[in-house]
Amino acid sequence: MVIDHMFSVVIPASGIGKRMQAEIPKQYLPLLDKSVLEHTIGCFTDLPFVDEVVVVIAQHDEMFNTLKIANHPKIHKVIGGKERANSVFNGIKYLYEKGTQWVMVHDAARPCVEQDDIVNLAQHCFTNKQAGILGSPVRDTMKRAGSNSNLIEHTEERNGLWHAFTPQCSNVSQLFQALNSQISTQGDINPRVTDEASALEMAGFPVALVNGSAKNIKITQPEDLALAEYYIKSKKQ
Ligand SMILES: Nc1ccn([C@@H]2O[C@H](COP(=O)(O)OP(=O)(O)OP(=O)(O)O)[C@@H](O)[C@H]2O)c(=O)n1
Ligand SMILES: C[C@](O)(CO)[C@H](O)COP(=O)(O)O
Repeated sequence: MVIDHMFSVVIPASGIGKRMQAEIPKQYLPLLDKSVLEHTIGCFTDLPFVDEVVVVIAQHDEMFNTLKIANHPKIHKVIGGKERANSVFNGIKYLYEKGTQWVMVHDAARPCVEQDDIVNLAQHCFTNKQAGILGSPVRDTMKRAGSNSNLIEHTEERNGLWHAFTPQCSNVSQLFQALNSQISTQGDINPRVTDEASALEMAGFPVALVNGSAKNIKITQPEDLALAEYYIKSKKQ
């Protein structure tokens, strides 16, 4: 099915990458021929149904403007916030105020996303006029640890348990409303809002799970970079 509606994209890229233990924020680490962030942005800029890519960068980020892709005509910069959800909200607020209808939010730290999966997600959300996220059913047995202990409290029911990836796709005004209701007047976000879907769920909006490649890893710890290199090399050209 042709996607005859335009989507904007918000790329939260304001983090410091503590868990990566690197000298620079992980979105700027080299990944083969360019930075992690350039790979990620490049997954979206050449899609015909993407009209704008809002890159949410940290207040004092001096690296983004050194990237060639910074001058891409589809790119618009917004300043991020304290937590990921604050950064996403700042991007969504910009789109809400300009009347954008549909958005996909995708972590800067997920450069291995397959374009086929992005298209599949957009088609699902456009066809069903419904929010949706890329994800993958868990493969391992999942255990719940006891509080302040590494002893197993119980084994989680695995059926129906999914890893949530990004992009996470939604109607802009629904996501604006959902995130806004989770931010205090002081600007603090509900810590349970670790992705866009959790805010949408709390607001009562339905969100679909759309099966995507498990290669769509989030670069979080040092060992993830080598895996990302392998996946980027194995991407469909
Ligand atoms: N205040 C923040 C925190 C995170 N992010 C972005 O959200 C994505 C996913 O977050 P995460 O993997 O947690 O990145 P960091 O917060 O940078 O990692 P860490 O928790 O290890 O510091 C990343 O692309 C990150 O740049 C953001 O835009 N604004
Ligand atoms: C949005 C996300 O990537 C979905 O799995 C994840 O919640 C981000 O978590 P982080 O702790 O901010 O990396």
